[in-house]
Amino acid sequence: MKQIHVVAAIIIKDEKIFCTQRGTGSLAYKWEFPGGKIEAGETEKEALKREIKEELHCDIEIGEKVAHTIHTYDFGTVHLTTYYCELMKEEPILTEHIAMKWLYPDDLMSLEWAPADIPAVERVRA
Ligand SMILES: Nc1nc2c([nH]c(=O)n2[C@H]2C[C@H](O)[C@@H](COP(=O)(O)OP(=O)(O)OP(=O)(O)O)O2)c(=O)[nH]1
Repeated sequence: MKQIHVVAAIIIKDEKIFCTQRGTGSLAYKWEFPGGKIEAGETEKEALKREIKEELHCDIEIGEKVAHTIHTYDFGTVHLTTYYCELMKEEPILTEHIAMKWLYPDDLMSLEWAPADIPAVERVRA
């Protein structure tokens, strides 16, 4: 199985969580936390800042780690690490996702999440 190392941001503002929806392709239309694959030579945090800048055109401050999960899909095994983050100043602009929502933790399960994200979502709700 292909091993895919991914880092994603659980961005909090005014007690709400930023959620993004994937478009077509793998895990089509599932909701996820924005982020992406860690490149060779990058730390998790470097990768996360780069991905958020690329995908959402904003800078983040990275806080505590939320969860680390390993989930096997038909296309590979995803090792997903999530961190709590805050926006530095700009509001996120969608460039790759097809939708976004700011939800209170109690409402997160109303979305259809990428399966690898469920442990992180449960952690945030707890
Ligand atoms: N960014 C992100 N990816 C996630 C999450 N949960 C989850 O299973 N994934 C998977 C989807 C992708 O297979 C991989 C992240 O790669 P990516 O963000 O570069 O996604 P991508 O669409 O460019 O990758 P690909 O499917 O085109 O290869 O991890 C999540 O919360 N955030």
